[in-house]
Amino acid sequence: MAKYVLEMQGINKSFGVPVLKDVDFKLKKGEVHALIGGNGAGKSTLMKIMTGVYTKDAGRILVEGSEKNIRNTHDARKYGIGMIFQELSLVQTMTVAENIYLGDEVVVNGFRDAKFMNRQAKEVLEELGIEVDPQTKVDSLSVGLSQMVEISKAVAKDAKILVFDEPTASLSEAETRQLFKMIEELKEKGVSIVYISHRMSEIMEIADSLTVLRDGAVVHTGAIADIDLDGIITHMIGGAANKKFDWVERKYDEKGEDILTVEHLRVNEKISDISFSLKKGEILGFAGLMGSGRTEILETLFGLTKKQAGSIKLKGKELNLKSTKDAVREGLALIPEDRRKKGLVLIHSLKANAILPIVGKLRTKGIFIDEKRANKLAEDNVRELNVRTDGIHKRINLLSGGNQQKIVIAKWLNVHPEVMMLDEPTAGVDVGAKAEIIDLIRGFADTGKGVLFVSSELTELMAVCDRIIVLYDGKITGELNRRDMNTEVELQHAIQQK
Ligand SMILES: Nc1ncnc2c1ncn2[C@@H]1O[C@H](COP(=O)(O)OP(=O)(O)OP(=O)(O)O)[C@@H](O)[C@H]1O
Repeated sequence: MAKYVLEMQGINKSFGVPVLKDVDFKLKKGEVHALIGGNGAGKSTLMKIMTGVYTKDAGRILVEGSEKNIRNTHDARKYGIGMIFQELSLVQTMTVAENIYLGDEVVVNGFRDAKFMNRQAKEVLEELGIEVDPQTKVDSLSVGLSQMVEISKAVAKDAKILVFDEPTASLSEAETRQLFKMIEELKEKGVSIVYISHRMSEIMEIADSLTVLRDGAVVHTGAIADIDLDGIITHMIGGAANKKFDWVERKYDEKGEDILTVEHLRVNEKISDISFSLKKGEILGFAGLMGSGRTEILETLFGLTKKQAGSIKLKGKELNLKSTKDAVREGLALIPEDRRKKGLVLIHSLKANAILPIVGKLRTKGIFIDEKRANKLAEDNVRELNVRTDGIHKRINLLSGGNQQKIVIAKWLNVHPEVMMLDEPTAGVDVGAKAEIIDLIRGFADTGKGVLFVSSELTELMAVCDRIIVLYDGKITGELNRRDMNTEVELQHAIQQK
């Protein structure tokens, strides 16, 4: 038997500029192999070559010791290689079983054998410890369960190698635990897993080995047991300064004026009475589990959802937002959780996205905009946020995930809002860039503006916020001053209501 279930040798890929340079990658049977690196390092590209989405310019791919030609995703599937995408590919209106067997339905006498498929699907789901009725429609499942169905689908198709790209980005803590249990079960079945994530704690917990990419080249590969967190980060960012995000006490007038006052806000039945205020220059965090109401509150403050009752005042002025346009005009900005759906126009260039909310201000005559100013602005954004791109005219969906997120943030910084709301702003962003984003947020608040910050990463909340409000099931259940907190554990307890 071959030593490796899959081997990639000397892989090269260029999109005009070289993105992968002589990359070697070796995967053993039944291991979880973490693939890590900064934004734009080439992780997704390497995996897209492995799964047949892209073709390589040069190099060899061996599956169980023999060279294979993977020209498309069909070829990859034939060799048992599958990818679980961040944007799941399930058909929402179909049942779990129908999704699992989509494309290779069991047909008897010209009819789809639903009974048989349900039975088979049940077996696969049970084997992986997933509690869901195969006849449930997918649109009624949580993100976590949908992802598990997606994985079952791959397993039912006999995947021997599965690639997970940031699988926990939109999962709750409990769902993440479930996913990890499932990964253990997959390992026992002999499935090999490539695991891409920026969450180092997860990697230390779940991976057996790792490969670190930097600027398209492998800079380290080996067992997890032989390296610690600092070692990984050093490989990732090379000689660059290792920016940590320690909390620094910020100066703002805690007894000063409110920039935003929210009283008895009612969003829906569950989130029915929210009151809080934000001071000028303050960074206020919202902590809570998925479903605690964090995102809904921000969306209501941004006019995406109409409030049912209560009052929202910005600098003393009562706001009655009818749309997000109203919100932007009044001085509010929201960096949404799901950047691909809500934050960017994917077919447009980096520059067009960066200037989008201020196009009006850049107009010179009629429909013409001041191209010089627009270019300068986009170029400044690229420099200040350290965006990895070969130019401001590149189409935004060709940028790596983390770099897309930086542009979403830049776009709203360009508006100079009074209050900036950020919902999981650093999901998918590498450690170096996280520190840069946190610095930018601090700098923004330092100018006397306000920030509302939602994150599931407690380390991050602890690093950036002056004060943290805890939400549970649509209600404010606590308020913590960062100054009085010593460890993340205190926040964790408050969130879990223990
Ligand atoms: N289809 C494409 N056309 C042009 N350039 C591309 C294309 N796909 C990827 N790139 C470029 O290749 C580089 C590597 O991107 P890739 O998505 O592999 O990075 P990554 O390591 O997955 O980053 P992240 O962690 O931010 O998702 C980036 O500079 C990106 O802009």
